[in-house]
Amino acid sequence: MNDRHHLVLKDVQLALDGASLLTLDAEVGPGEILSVMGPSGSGKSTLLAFVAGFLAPAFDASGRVLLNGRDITGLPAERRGIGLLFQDPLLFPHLSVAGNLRFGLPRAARDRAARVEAALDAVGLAGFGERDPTTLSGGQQSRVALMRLLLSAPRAVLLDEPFSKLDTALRQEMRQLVFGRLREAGLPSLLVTHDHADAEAAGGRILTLA
Ligand SMILES: Nc1ncnc2c1ncn2[C@@H]1O[C@H](COP(=O)(O)OP(=O)(O)OP(=O)(O)O)[C@@H](O)[C@H]1O
Repeated sequence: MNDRHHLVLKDVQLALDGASLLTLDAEVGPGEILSVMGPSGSGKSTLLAFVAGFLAPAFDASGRVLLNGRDITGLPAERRGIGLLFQDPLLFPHLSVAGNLRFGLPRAARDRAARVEAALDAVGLAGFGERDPTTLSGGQQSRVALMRLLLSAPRAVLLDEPFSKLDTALRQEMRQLVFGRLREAGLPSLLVTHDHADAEAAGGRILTLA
């Protein structure tokens, strides 16, 4: 998991009903987390949707998304190699915890069972594999969502208010865990947040949308 990935947003312009929403250029290096901040409606989630490849048709977009030098702007979302982490862990309720983690793993991956076990162990959830995810606490579900994301071996990660549903103590803990893992995996990440403490823990580089 020590690849070094690099995300570039070049001349990105997003508009809605003929009115410009945002214009930006950005570079995010391996293991770097760029916080995206700005008032409600400034386009933070829209920017993530553009980068991920699921921008709503109401928007006009121009500009390029380059991942490791490759222009992925025209690719469908599932072929971009971009992982997502949202406020809600979005675990599949019809799959076990282990089933959710297996879903992250590429089909051709070797040692699937061992990797799922190791992922559970890495976040203090050894023995939880057969549990129904809806019986886990919010923090435990967030950990499973993080490991599912990492097992899918993304080349970049987008986070949209990933900690906003957690209480203060857990938030602190999840920040350390999530940011630590993203850095360790060398993943460039965009973090949408309203919380300056998130941005600070993420390394302090902030892109402010007006
Ligand atoms: N699917 C859509 N169709 C049309 N307009 C949309 C759509 N999604 C968002 N918008 C509009 O685009 C603008 C930017 O919305 P966006 O959700 O990106 O803002 P945000 O900065 O993420 O806000 P918040 O902090 O409240 O989540 C807003 O004016 C919003 O109403």
